[in-house]
Amino acid sequence: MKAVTLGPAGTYSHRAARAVADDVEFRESVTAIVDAVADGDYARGVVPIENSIEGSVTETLDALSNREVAVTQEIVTPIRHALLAQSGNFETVASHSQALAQCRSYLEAEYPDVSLEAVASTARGVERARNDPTVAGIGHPDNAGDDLQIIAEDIQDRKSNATRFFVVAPMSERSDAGGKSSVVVYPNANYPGLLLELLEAFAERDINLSRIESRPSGDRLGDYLFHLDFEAGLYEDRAQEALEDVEEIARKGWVRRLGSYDTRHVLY
Ligand SMILES: O=C(O)C(=O)Cc1ccccc1
Repeated sequence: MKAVTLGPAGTYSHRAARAVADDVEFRESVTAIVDAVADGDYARGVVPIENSIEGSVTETLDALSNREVAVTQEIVTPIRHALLAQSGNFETVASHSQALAQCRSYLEAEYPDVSLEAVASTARGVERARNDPTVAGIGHPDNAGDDLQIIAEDIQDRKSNATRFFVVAPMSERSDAGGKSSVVVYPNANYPGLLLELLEAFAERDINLSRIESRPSGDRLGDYLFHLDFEAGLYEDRAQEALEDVEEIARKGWVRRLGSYDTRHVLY
């Protein structure tokens, strides 16, 4: 099976993607990955959705509400960052914005004078370090190869650092089977208690919500859509009933069922 994920080779997304496909190709943004799967160019895409330190990857949330794709699996993996450079003498640290944020306190304490450079991925930052002696990258230590030194390991601000990835597929692959489900709701309405009603649809049926995120609709200030993850499969009566209520609440807007899926833990 052919999968597409964030490149170049060596990203954390690549490590997660190897768990679902033998043949992995790359794009330089989450939006481009979701577009490639929605357009039918790949059977699977692997995108980061949230991190235990930094929270949601908003580009992923927005791509999932803008294009029609199914979520067929979630992958949870620990993230342990290393600082990689040609020598200890560098002026710039280049990495993915999430990695820079996950190591913010470490960088401020140890390298208060370096400048930070956000690039498309951790592997792109490591490549910058490989080509420029004044640049260090933050990424998985396996990226060091023969030409870079591992200056420091485990530099994330909390020892426990995990990222959750979604495996996305063309809409025809959407499944109702799985222990968790994700939906995006655009109520296109705004009145006191709207969100409470949405939450009650799940609470009344004893369905545990595992995440709720609001994102601006982009149409006008104060207008939101909601990303909901819950611990039930769409095949279950209680989930179908909850979503019927949600669809009624969002009758002026829309509800997108991304699908049901199970969790896979990938260690490396
Ligand atoms: O840039 C990468 O390696 C990615 O896959 C995105 C990312 C960045 C930081 C933590 C987890 C995933």
